[in-house]
Amino acid sequence: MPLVNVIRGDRIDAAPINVRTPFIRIPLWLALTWWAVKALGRLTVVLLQFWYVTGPAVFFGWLYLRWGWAGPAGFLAAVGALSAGWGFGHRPSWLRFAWWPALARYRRWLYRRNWQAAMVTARLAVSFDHHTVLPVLRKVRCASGVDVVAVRMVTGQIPDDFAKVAERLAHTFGVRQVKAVPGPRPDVVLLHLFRGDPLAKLVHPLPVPAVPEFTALPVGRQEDGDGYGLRLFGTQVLVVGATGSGKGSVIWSVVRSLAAGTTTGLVQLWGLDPKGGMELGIGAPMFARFACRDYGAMCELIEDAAALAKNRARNLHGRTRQHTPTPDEPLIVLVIDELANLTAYLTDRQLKDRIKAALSILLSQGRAVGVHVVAAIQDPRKEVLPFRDLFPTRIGLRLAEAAQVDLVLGEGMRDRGALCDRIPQSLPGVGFVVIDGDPTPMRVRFSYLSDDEIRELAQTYGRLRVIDGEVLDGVA
Ligand SMILES: Nc1ncnc2c1ncn2[C@@H]1O[C@H](COP(=O)(O)OP(=O)(O)OP(=O)(O)O)[C@@H](O)[C@H]1O
Repeated sequence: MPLVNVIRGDRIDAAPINVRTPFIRIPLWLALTWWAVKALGRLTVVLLQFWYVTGPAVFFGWLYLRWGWAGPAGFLAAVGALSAGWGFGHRPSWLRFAWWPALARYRRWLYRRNWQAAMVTARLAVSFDHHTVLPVLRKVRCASGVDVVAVRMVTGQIPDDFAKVAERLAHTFGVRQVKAVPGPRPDVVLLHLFRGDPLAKLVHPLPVPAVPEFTALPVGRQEDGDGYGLRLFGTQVLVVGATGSGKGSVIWSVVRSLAAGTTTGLVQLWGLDPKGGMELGIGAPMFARFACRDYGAMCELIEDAAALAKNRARNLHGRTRQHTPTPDEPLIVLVIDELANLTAYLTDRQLKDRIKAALSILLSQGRAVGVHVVAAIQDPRKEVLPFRDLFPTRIGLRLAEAAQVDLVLGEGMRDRGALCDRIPQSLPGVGFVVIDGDPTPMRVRFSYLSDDEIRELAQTYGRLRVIDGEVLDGVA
């Protein structure tokens, strides 16, 4: 017998009351019945869960048993005819309630098939506690040319993680482009998968609004096929693009959308075209003030606008935070075709410094008091873009290099989908609009005005008064 016993584990002390659990003998028929009921219950749950398969299967089975093959075939023919009638009769409601939901269900199934592989290869699958955790594919919504996939992110992920691998996802799912946008809840990201390209076709000049809507000027079409409204109130607009990228079309789309306002006196356009009038020259009568050759006149024009902005700011101080345009105090829009000519390439140092000083005042103080700038620039290098941060709205058209995109539009914008360097030469006028505070760039095609259309616009709405400092009285 050992001297000392060593036993590991907790000691269970004797309880004051001891209960012996009763032993029930179940007959075999009862056990079998119980298993059968359980199996039936599970089957019912599965049948209900996959109702979209079982429901039609039962229905078609019943039709077949009742009428033979004529039953299901007749039913399908009737549904087809009804759907075609509905589609031709009222297309919007047919698309909304029949076609898009049916397509969304099919696409969801399609995406689910590749989902795991897509998430793992894009490194969006997370390893945690010896498990692989995938983002969850929630809903799919279809619209013209785009599928919007709602994805519940894994804890710790952010929409930018998806934005960074957007290109990879686009190849995996076989779509043109993927854009990741924060969803309605913090844990949801919306992946926009673009299939067709509604911007492939030229956008013709849009109707001129009788009263300009300064918060949404109709200037082109956006990537989902809807019209795009550019906000001018409270902002300054910078357009950057390589030569031939369509900067002119942005400028003329904006001018056209404001044209009726110039006639009623609600808007005054001031034009600066340092390239000698090459771009703005044909529509010069649209501008209340216009300068294209004399740099001194251009400087004066900018200084006048800056002085006006300062004046208005002083008068409006304490009264309102946003100026409302009236014929007495119209909205002034300075349209500058090649900003770098004034801020970087000008050899007269004194003039350049004056222009830079006035521009800084104008850009920082003008937007709240109705003095706006729409400036185009071709060279996106930092040294010619000292004012970038003073433009809350930036439009990037085709650019030569990927590195230029963030330089022009802001940090991280290329990852978020602003692929300006991928815009083909065959798509002039296509660009990405970025607005300060909005993390998602919007792909837009601006309307194109031919020279004749610009001339016609100028003839209809033009009111030129001052050109290069010289006062020309009367209507053009
Ligand atoms: N929105 C548009 N839609 C279709 N084609 C366009 C559009 N904008 C421009 N184009 C075509 O591209 C050509 C070049 O456009 P535009 O002169 O406006 O470019 P840009 O960027 O101003 O070039 P540059 O810096 O050389 O003046 C135009 O002649 C026209 O044929």
